[in-house]
This record gives sequence, structure tokens and C-alpha cells, in this order.
Amino acid sequence: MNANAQMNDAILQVDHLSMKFGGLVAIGDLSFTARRGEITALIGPNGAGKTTVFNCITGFYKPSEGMITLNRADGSSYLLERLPNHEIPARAKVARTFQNIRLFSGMTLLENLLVAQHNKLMKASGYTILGLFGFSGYRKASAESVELAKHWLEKADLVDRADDPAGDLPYGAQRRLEIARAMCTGPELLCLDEPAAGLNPKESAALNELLMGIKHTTGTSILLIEHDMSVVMQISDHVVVLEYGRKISDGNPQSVRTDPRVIAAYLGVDDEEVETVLTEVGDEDVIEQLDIGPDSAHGPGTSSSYLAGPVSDTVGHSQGERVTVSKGASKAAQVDARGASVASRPVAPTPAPAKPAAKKAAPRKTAAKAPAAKAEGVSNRLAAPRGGKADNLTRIKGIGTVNEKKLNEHGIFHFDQIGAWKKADVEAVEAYLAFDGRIAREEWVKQAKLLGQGKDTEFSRRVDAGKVATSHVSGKAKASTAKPVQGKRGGGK
Ligand SMILES: Nc1ncnc2c1ncn2[C@@H]1O[C@H](COP(=O)(O)OP(=O)(O)OP(=O)(O)O)[C@@H](O)[C@H]1O
Repeated sequence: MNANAQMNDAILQVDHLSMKFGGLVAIGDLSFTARRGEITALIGPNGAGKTTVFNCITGFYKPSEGMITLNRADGSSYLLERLPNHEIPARAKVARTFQNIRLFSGMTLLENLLVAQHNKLMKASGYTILGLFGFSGYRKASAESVELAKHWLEKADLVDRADDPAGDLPYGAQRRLEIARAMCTGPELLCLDEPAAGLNPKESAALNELLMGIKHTTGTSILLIEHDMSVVMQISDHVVVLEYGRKISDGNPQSVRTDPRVIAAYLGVDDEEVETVLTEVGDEDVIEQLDIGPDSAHGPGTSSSYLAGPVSDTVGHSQGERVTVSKGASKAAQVDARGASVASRPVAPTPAPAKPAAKKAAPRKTAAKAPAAKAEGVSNRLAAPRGGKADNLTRIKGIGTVNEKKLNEHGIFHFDQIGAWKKADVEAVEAYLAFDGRIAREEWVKQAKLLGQGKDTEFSRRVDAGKVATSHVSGKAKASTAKPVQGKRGGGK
């Protein structure tokens, strides 16, 4: 294959992309390719930079450095970082959905899909009122738009609800409607931000079917951010893994899921996530590699994570906190470093010791998570939960059962306590949990305020739906009395 053919094979080429917010490097020197006709997944722990990559591709952010090339099927190419953002859907044919559903909830399903084709219809009208009523071209375009809308309603299994307001649909159906709406714009690249978030298993299966249908029956390539590993592993052709804005792995789902750097990156998320990844990988050899370093057959080879030295950046955040992100905390880099130190060790003349039992990552977890300080600085500690009942703090994205226990041990039992934390409280808790900047990044305070008011968040709905295992009987249970859930967890955070 010559260079041109290879180029055309790539619908999207991201080259040396960097995005800085003040001093924070949200994406650092990221390069990857999404191939035409494939589903490419962008995964990584919270705050890894996935949404920022999407925002750069779809023109919401102008990157600090780097190039994003979109190669259309007709041979034309667009440098997305240079296109005005309203031209990205129209000229480069890139469509996207968002983490939070953005439908016109008062309009019917059909209307939502027709609005998406507004530009095409206006063009057909010649942008005149006469055109709207007189041109046969407009009437034809209008009929075609209705046909296209019907087609995608059928594909999304929503045709029976065509005349209902979009806001009346169940959550999973709204997600499919968003994708149907994006497909009505005729995209060559469809970017989906966490399409499976909040879905129950049945809705997840319907989503997978819709996405596989798009892959097999249209020329549209898909780039998706997803935390739900079951979705990623089932439908992706290619997976790119980010940690702290750096690419740590890039390959097919099988090679990525067994890449020690990826497992290590998830070790940095929280203890429940570790269990998820280890359970999903379920491979003693892989787990053992965490203790001996990376497998050179897997992983990025020239990944920027190899090149990235420790960096400490500070940035002002919307809620007024200043967040320090220590790139030196990269778990993937720790695996690399560990591999290097193992490689430089003299070879022992005696036979290798017997394999340690699988799932012995615990000592590493303990070391990484060892409390660096007591949470005594937290101003609103309580001696005991009010009314003897603690809230289910695992409904906050970022708090798993282990951290909930630690918080309880230090007098934090209720959403309103976390919701009232000031900067000094956050710093004290971060020091105690050895969580540099994570509480602000994951917006615990904001989530806790909402939950304290009895509202739900997208994540709490997933917990309540049983998609995320917690120590509680049901996600919404207020008392922390139930036994821990054993085994596989449905989806990551
Ligand atoms: N507009 C912004 N201003 C300042 N910092 C930002 C901005 N957008 C993102 N960030 C920071 O950039 C980093 C990457 O965020 P991003 O939302 O891209 O991560 P993510 O991988 O999508 O996370 P999640 O899985 O939680 O959605 C985070 O530290 C975040 O706080």
C-alpha cells in the first residue's frame, strides 16, 4: 500500500495534539489514527482528556498545538483545527453527541430529526420564502428529509414513537434518538461521548446493535468515548487509551485489555475500578506482569508516556479550586519504570520463584493509596451519622466502597457534608486519600450538592440501576449496611 492509500484509509489523523488550560496539560503530544469504516474507542480513567480530544476534533476548543486531519471519502481533506467550528459538521462531515443528552425535549422525535436537516432544507429553498413554497427542489428535499428521518427512526427502533415528545422517551431511547439525529446529517465521522452511560443492559444491547448497524450499512466511521468496558470490547475495532492526556496504549481490544500499562492506569482510578479491570481481564499472567513490568509485545512502543517526564501543573477551576495534577503520578509510567528497573537487574542464577497468586496487586494498591495524612483538617466531621444512617456516598462518581469506608472512618457520612466542603477541606481529604487534585477534577462537591438536594446525577442513576456495584443493597439505599457486592462490576466509572 502506498502512502496515499494509507492516508485515505485513515478517516481521522491526530498528530502531536496538545491542549493546555493555563498551566494544565489536558492533552500532551497525542497522536493516533481512526481508520475508515471502523469503530475506534477512546478510553481512560476520569480526567484523562478524552472529552478534550473530542472538543478539539469538533471545534469546541482550538488546540494549543498539533494537527487534526479529516480525510473525506471523496478525497478532500480538512485540517479541523483550522476550520471554524460551524463548518466542521457541514464541510468535514463530522457529527457528535454529548455526555449529557441534548435533544429538543418538547419536539417530537420526527421534528428532532427534521431540525437536524435544517441546513439542507434551507439550501434547497434558495434561502427565500418563495423557494419554500415554489421550488420543486425544496419539495423534493423536504420529502427526502422525512424519508431519511423515518429510516433512522426505524434503525433506532423508535418509529412507533415518532410523534411523541422526545422528552417522554426512556433514557436509553433518548440516547439512540441522539445518534439517529446525528446520522440524519450524513456524517462521515460520528463522535459519540459516552453513549452507554446510564443505560441498562437491554438498552446497552440496543445501542450496540444500532452502532454495529451503522458500521455495516453506512460508510460512517465511529469514534467513541466509553467507560463501559463491555461495550468497548464488544464493538470496537481499535482502542486508544489515555492517561493524564498521554497515550499509553493503542491497538485492538485484545491487545489493549492485556496491556499492563492499561491495567496500571486503571489501578490509579480507585480500588473498585482495579477489581473491575482485573476481573474483566481475568488473566493471572497479566496480573503478574504488573509486578514484573510491561510486555514489550504490547503497548504503544513510542508512546509519549515513555517520553513524558514528571510534570506538575496547576490550574484555576470553575469552582475556584486550584488543582495540582502531578504527571509523575502516572501509573503507566510507573509500569514503564518498573520494567526498566527489572531489565537492569542482574539475572539470578537460581530458578525463578513460583508465580505469586493472581490478584496480588493488593500490596501495590495499598502502597499507592496509603493515607498520607489524617483527615483531621476537615471542618464538618461528625462523630456518627445523623439518625444512625449514612448516605450511600458511592453514588458520587469517584467514591468507591473503599474510599467511602475511609471517609466514614473520618466522620464523613452525608452528601451535605461533602457539598459544604471548602478548599481547605478538599485539601485535607485529598491529603488523607493521597488523591492529588482528584476531588476537584471529579467534582465531588458539585455532585454531593445535587445528591444532597435529592437530585440525581448521570452516575448516581447508573449506581441506582445496579450498573455499578456498591456496598449497598441498592444504589439509592441510604444506609451502608449491606454486604459488599462480589465479582464483576457492570461498567467502569
Ligand atoms: N475548560 C477547561 N478548563 C480547565 N480545565 C479543563 C477544561 N476542560 C477540561 N479540563 C481539565 O482537563 C483534564 C481532562 O478533562 P476531560 O474532561 O477531557 O477528561 P475525560 O477523560 O473526558 O474525563 P471524564 O471521563 O471524567 O469525562 C481534566 O483535568 C479537566 O479538569
